[in-house]
Amino acid sequence: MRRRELMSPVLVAHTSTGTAPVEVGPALSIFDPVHVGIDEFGQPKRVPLIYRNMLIGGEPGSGKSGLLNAVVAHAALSLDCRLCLLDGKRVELGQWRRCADAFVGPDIAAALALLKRLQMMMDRRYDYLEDCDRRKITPQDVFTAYLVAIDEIAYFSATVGSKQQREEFSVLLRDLVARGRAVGIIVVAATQRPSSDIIPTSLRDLFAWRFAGRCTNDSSSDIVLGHGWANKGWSANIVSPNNPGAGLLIAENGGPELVKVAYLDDRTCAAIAAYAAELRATVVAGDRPALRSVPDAA
Ligand SMILES: Nc1ncnc2c1ncn2[C@@H]1O[C@H](COP(=O)(O)OP(=O)(O)OP(=O)(O)O)[C@@H](O)[C@H]1O
Repeated sequence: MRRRELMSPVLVAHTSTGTAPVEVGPALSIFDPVHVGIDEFGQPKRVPLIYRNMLIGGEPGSGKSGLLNAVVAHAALSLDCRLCLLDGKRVELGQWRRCADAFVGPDIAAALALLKRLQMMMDRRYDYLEDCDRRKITPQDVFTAYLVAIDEIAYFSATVGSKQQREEFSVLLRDLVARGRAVGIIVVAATQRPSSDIIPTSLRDLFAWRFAGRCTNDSSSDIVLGHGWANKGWSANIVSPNNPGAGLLIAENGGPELVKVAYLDDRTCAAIAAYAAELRATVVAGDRPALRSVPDAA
């Protein structure tokens, strides 16, 4: 498959089976910045997610799943990205199931098995990069990126299973967040309150990009955005409870910005997911034989 030029209208797939190129329709790339919404001046807000991880926090109903769905929609339409989705509630990310390589519901054993496989793949990718004297994957690589999207980390890290399983989940996730970026593994995870009893601070502090939807107080906002922002006047407590999807985003400029997340309602998500699944069936399936020659595709 030839990778799409940014904003090119039609993706032309050259499958590795040697068949004629197929026109499959517009698509995106995970190397494109992801449209997350608008800033306070009404300008589009796009953030690069490749080589990054994002933590999404905020009180119940603040719009965390809305942002997660916007990110997953971009990744689903990016044929250079595969999806691994973990959703204890099953319905927040469930619409993307047909586009995903793996979908884990309320099952900690399945979540651990998936994270272990991703960890193994990450290690093999590093072996490969080391052999090639390179430090990270590029758009031209045979590797596809992976988006690991988790709706409510707390479900796996603090609620279900045994203490040992919950700790193992946090340890595996921390390793993916710490080492996965250079080999194209992007973790985007949502939780209502990422305090230390929910996820270890050593894991929380590794997320560079942060979004805080409305928080009940300054200290909750600081827990999501990082200590000290509320004292500098940046608290997601100022967001109105009647304004879901609004919140403070820390991305490439290093400081918080007020944004309103682009909301995809259920019908829109379903339509995008159906289109993305069709694109993937046409192109990704055709490309799979080529992927077997790279070290992680076993
Ligand atoms: N960006 C947005 N623009 C407009 N409305 C939104 C937006 N995001 C969310 N909403 C509205 O708020 C509701 C709750 O949003 P969402 O489910 O994303 O919250 P949440 O923070 O994930 O909640 P929970 O913690 O309970 O899962 C949605 O059903 C929708 O009606």
